[in-house]
Amino acid sequence: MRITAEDVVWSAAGTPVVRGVSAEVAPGETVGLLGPNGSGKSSLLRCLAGLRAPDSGTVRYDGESVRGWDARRIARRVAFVAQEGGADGELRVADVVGLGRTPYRSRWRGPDAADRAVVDAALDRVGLTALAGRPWKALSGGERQRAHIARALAQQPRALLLDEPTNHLDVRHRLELMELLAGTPQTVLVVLHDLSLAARYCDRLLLLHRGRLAACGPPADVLTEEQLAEVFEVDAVPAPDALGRPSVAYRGPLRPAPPPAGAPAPVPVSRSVPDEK
Ligand SMILES: Nc1ncnc2c1ncn2[C@@H]1O[C@H](COP(=O)(O)OP(=O)(O)OP(=O)(O)O)[C@@H](O)[C@H]1O
Repeated sequence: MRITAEDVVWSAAGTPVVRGVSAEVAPGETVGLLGPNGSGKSSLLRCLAGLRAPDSGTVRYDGESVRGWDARRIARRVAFVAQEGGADGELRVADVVGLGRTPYRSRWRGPDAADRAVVDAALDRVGLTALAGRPWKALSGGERQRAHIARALAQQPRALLLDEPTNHLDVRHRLELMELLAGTPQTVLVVLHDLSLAARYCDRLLLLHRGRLAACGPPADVLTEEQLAEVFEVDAVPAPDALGRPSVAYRGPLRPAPPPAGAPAPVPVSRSVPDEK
């Protein structure tokens, strides 16, 4: 499914957060959504997932505006995985994953054999089959994360939108998830903070800076030394890793430029002598 943002604007409490973003994710593409903390990634992702109505601009699925669509219609197209998804502590893992079938069920019908088969397949894809009967509250953070991804897969969407899905995962599960996302036929838009992971697994990257699209394109075109300095404020270079795969090497955070010679000395932040009362 093709997801299109046309000049999307979204504000929180009167402050613009997403400032006129136009971008497209093509059917089957795996696209990384990058940017520093607070740059508007989650807010844009929620607009694209139909969870927030933009103040202005249009979100389209396969060319059709989603404005006014109900949750069920959207959930048959798009599955959203939040940064910290919750669930009722009394549920079992398979029940949480089974919530992904909700858009296909009437209110009066429980899960049938076909639903259970989809849930089993989703649990298998994230390696959680052995934990299917375990209480939700007994899971570790990484296991919950994988269960939420299984819930999204059980939704059988045409597109997966994921907000930092790797943040609780150990190295192996992180790599497994990225392979799953890169290999799935569905359209994927995924927020990532690990630039090397994004460079390696994503077809294209969208780079947000202060709510605007600073760059978009193949990883090598987006993760340039200049963009890394300008947007992320780091001294870094795109450099293949030891196995020759795309990666980013960091020298460190960028330091503010030293004041020119003759400039007044900076005011000290702390005082050694307490203020007189
Ligand atoms: N509902 C809200 N009310 C007030 N401010 C909000 C709201 N949602 C987002 N913001 C603000 O908008 C800015 C962008 O937030 P957003 O969560 O979209 O950023 P992000 O790029 O996903 O950040 P991070 O990498 O830290 O998760 C932040 O300054 C945030 O505090």
